Amino acid sequence: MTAVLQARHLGKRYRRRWALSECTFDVPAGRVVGLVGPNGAGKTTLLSLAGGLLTPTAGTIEVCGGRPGADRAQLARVGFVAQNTPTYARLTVADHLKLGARLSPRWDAGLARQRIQRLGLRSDQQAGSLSGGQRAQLALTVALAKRPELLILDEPVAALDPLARREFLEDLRDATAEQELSVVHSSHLVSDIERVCDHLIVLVASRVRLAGDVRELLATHRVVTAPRLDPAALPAGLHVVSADHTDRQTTMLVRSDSGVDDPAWMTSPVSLEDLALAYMSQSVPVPEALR
Ligand SMILES: Nc1ncnc2c1ncn2[C@@H]1O[C@H](COP(=O)(O)OP(=O)(O)OP(=O)(O)O)[C@@H](O)[C@H]1O
Repeated sequence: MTAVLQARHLGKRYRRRWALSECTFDVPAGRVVGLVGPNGAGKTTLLSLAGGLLTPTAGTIEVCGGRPGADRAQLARVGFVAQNTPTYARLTVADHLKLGARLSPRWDAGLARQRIQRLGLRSDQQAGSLSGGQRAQLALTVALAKRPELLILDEPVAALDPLARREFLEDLRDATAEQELSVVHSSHLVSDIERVCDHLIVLVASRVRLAGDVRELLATHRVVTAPRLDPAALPAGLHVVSADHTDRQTTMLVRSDSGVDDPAWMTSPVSLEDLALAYMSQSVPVPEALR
């Protein structure tokens, strides 16, 4: 497996507070990765470290085999769109494309032009007079046309209307299928993640609580409904992610690599959204062996 992103004991401290701590994970190349977590979990910090905008306080991070932002070649491999989708207010749409072309060795002018036309943006319009969603689309177009190996997007769809959001996510999926592109994007909209992502990272309180291939995660988690039982009395190898009890019944999300086969239990698959939300709201950290 070639990793496009590799973090080892990665940490970032702002003054006395750790925004990110002991993060160790790999992101395989060619994936669309969804990064989810509650407000303040450390998503922007992690993406900024990957984009080379911040340097780690502890541990290491490698992107496309090198240190983020180390040199021009490394910068060319990564497209980054920050949370506030930065554009230059005085520059026109066409100026942004010209600037992208000058700064990016693999610039795809055809892709940029087509996308701008499809979005209905006027080339002579200044970015400062575009709507928030249009500015986001412009920033995304520049990042995609750069033809990076890794595209890092910090809440790229937050400013887009639902239709534009769906189209953008489809663009992302097509781009990863057509070119050797990996994407890491953060979002609060877990349903969007469900639509396009094949890899998930859940970040909670500055730590990675869950990371893995979506298909594998869905295969190893089940919703179990059983007569009321004590989660502590469960067979070894079953990890309870969340549990709800009524007087007579217990409903749990469990993780097991070897299946759940008690005949007294009813089991059903879990959606990615419910899985992510269960880990996000979990107060007890998951044992390291299961992450
Ligand atoms: N420049 C900074 N100086 C001090 N603390 C910071 C700074 N940037 C972030 N933090 C703190 O680090 C923690 C993680 O912030 P971060 O922006 O990475 O979270 P996030 O998961 O992206 O949140 P959100 O979903 O709200 O955008 C927060 O507690 C935040 O207050």
